[in-house]
Amino acid sequence: MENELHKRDHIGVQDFVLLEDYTNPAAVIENLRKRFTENLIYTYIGPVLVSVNPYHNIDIYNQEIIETYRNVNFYELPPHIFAIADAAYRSMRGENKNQCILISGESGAGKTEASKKILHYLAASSKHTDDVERVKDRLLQSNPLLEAFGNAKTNRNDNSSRFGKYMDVQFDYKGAPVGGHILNYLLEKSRVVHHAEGERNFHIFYQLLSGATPLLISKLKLSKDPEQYFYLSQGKSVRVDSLNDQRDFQDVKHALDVCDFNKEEQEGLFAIVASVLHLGNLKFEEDGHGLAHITDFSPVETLAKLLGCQEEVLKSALQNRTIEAKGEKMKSPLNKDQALYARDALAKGIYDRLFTWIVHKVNDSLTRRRRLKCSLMGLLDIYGFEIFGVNSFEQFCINYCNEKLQQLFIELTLKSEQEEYQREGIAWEPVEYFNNKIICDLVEAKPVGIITIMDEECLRPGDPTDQTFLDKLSENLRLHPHFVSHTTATDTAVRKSIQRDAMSQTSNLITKSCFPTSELLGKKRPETASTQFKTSLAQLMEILMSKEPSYVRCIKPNDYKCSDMFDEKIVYHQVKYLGLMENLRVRRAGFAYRRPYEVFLKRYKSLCPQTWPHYDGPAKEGVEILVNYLNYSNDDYRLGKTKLFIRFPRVLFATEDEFQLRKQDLATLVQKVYRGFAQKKKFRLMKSSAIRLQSHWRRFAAQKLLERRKWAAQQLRKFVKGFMLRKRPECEDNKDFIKYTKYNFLTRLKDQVPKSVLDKRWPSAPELLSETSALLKDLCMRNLVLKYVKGISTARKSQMEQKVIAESLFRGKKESYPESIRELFVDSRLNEHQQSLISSVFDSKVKDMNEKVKFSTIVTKYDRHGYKARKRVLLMTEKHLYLLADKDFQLKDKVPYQQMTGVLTSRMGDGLIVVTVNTTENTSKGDLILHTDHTIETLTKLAIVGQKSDLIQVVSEARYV
Ligand SMILES: Nc1ncnc2c1ncn2[C@@H]1O[C@H](COP(=O)(O)OP(=O)(O)OP(=O)(O)O)[C@@H](O)[C@H]1O
Repeated sequence: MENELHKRDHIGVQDFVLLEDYTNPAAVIENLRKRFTENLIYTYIGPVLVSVNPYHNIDIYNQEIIETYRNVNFYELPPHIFAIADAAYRSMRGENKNQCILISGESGAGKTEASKKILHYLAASSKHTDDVERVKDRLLQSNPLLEAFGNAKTNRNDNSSRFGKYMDVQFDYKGAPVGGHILNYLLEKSRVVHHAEGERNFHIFYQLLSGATPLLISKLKLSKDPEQYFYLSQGKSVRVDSLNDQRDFQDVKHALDVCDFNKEEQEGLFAIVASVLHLGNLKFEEDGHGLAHITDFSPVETLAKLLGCQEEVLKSALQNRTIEAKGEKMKSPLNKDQALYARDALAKGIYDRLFTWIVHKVNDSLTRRRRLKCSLMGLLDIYGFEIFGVNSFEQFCINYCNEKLQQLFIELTLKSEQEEYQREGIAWEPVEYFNNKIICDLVEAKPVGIITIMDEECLRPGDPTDQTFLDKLSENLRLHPHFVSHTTATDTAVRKSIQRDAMSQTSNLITKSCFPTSELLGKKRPETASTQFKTSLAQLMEILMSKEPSYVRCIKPNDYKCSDMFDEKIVYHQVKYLGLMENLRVRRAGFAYRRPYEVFLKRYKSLCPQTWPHYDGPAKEGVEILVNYLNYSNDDYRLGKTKLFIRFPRVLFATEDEFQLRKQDLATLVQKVYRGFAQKKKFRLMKSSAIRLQSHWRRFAAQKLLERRKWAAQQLRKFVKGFMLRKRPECEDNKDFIKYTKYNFLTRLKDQVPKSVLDKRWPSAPELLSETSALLKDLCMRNLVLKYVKGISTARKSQMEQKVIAESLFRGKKESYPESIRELFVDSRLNEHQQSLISSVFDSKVKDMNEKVKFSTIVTKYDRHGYKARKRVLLMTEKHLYLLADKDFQLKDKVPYQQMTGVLTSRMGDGLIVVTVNTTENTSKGDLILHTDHTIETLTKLAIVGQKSDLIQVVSEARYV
């Protein structure tokens, strides 16, 4: 512990806040009173955040306030619980130190509320992802769940925690919560069977009766009225104005779902809660021999069903005690008092283990998926000091726990502070304070502490009683200056007997796992409750010592939960025993700030030209130069062996302010230098890239050119050589000349080779190469034609195909042919309006017949005598030629192509067409005499669509007529 203390340097700038406002205890109380009346519930006293319970809602916890406190230096804003949470969170992330926040105070002072606010702050400050939200939900939902089973209404607090809780929240390296773990301490299980007037049992009992569905109530064989149950009605205050049991039950159900309790587990859990209520209603009467008998067996029957155990076994266990002597089991009947004690012991045992089981389940749901290294933030919310008219074993443990925490606080603040001055060689007048170590020793010392004596008394053979225990205490501790009270011993044998006999064979899945057979049959004596508690407290102290602590001290302004009453006497008492005054005195007499020389120099060296940017000598020397340069007076500071001590906050604030200003100058300078550097670097990079690109490109282009030239020359050589050898072997004599001539021609050809089909260039070839030239020209033209054809679009291709057909039919035969060449052939000569009307009137009929209109135009139809002329719309499909009326598009004629026997037109430029039709099949009205302005087009379409090119003839007028 000592070593740990030396390593700590937890006192930072924040320690200064408001220290100078307090001169004596009266000033502290006055200040707290003044702030309380102004609704300012938080104050700093040294490093401690003091919170005075306002007992009414104040709007100081909303999202806006969370944002205000996020990432802001501690001393820059008014005191707040979020400031403590933020400082701890930032220290955890920035300095990579695990943290813990210790919240203490009397029952009802506001500890649980404070710990919830901290949890909300941590949840709201970290980033949002699905995984993180899942963890946050579970962390937050663990509160209503554990409060339902572990909190109760007491006379001091309507929602008093009746168990101790230490929660570790685990954060990943990005500062997001990724898991958690809860340690629970000693539940006040005596409350299950007894509570004082004005108080209640644990909330869950009332919530279940009030909020469960009628189906669940009848399944658990319960009645909705709490007054019906002995364990719930003793305090005569089953309803509490500030609580809404019905709504809270829904919250509990939601929390169970969020924390992964499945349906079966939830059913088992409520069955146990109900079974405790039924157990409490068991009554006993004594027979003539003083032996206990159950008066009404119906609750036993229900109990056996709910717990899943045999009714007979349960009955026997409730009325007898099993004793093991020399390996043999013997039953000894109980008297009425013993039977009632056994009943209550069973109820307490079941509930206590149920609570621990719930904590384990919550922990399972908070377990991280990935086991990466994480930082921890611990929150300790433990029951506060309490003294009742009659105090039980639980009050003893609760107060012992608080003494231990006070001891830790003293060790970490007062003692360590004074020891540090001595260690550093700073002249120092020690400040007196009450060290409660003597109280802790009275409870836990060996071999003569209260716990050791209690253990001996509980575990020794024979019949320990309250009196024998009290005698032992007085005998051993009589002379101790703080020994004033005593506790009662319990009848362990009866308690153990009923738990072993009744619970070893249950089938309820929760009791089955809470009372493992191995434990109940085990021969080894388990540790007593007090030793277990002592051990768990020692472990807790170790956990807290390994972390950087922050302190929140909660104060109750009055005993009546009243929002406008500040009872100075009560507050003074709390300020005193919480050690706040001593803390203040030590702080005021001592130095508000201390830092190792290296750390101080590193932070503030920029404020002095001699230490900036580096000081090469020892850090202490550098700091001396620095404080002289900053004009610190002799009273302002002391130089210790390894640290600088500054007495007054204002001195450091001034230095810090100067540093903040300097930081801005330095930031501008750094920015300037950096920008210049970055630009130069960018420019250099761009330049070298451009040069590299250029050279690459040049090399590439040159290589390609060379390769191309080489290839051309090679091809030429090959061609010429092959050709010459094949064609003109007789020219061997004049080889060089021939070679030159060929080379010359081919070189010219290379430069003049035609680029398109219309390009008529071709160099004249020498006699020697005339044949070659013709071959090459042909080859070249073919290539160009091929290229041209490939480049033709589908539409143009179809146009040309039609023109080719038209040419074959009419070129040189019909006068109007040359004119038709200039015009493009189209699919319809109708305007858009006509086309759309045709679509609506006629198209569907054509479609029904699986035909598609390929060509449409307007024609004039003459009767066979040539007198009557009518405008018609002519349509061509794959199978028929249709004639429609031009106004309403009614069908006038329909000629299948296969019935056409001839299609005639004259050589002249007229637009007459005669279609002869075989009418034997009676589908059409006979031959057609038509006139059109687009004769060539219409006939060409007929040739293509109707595949009737063989029928089309251009005839002389005589034939025509
Ligand atoms: N910051 C707050 N603002 C408003 N009311 C508060 C605040 N803190 C506490 N209270 C009120 O005081 C009551 C008691 O607070 P809380 O349960 O936190 O006390 P506690 O110190 O945890 O007590 P115990 O030790 O009995 O569990 C709360 O139910 C609430 O009504």
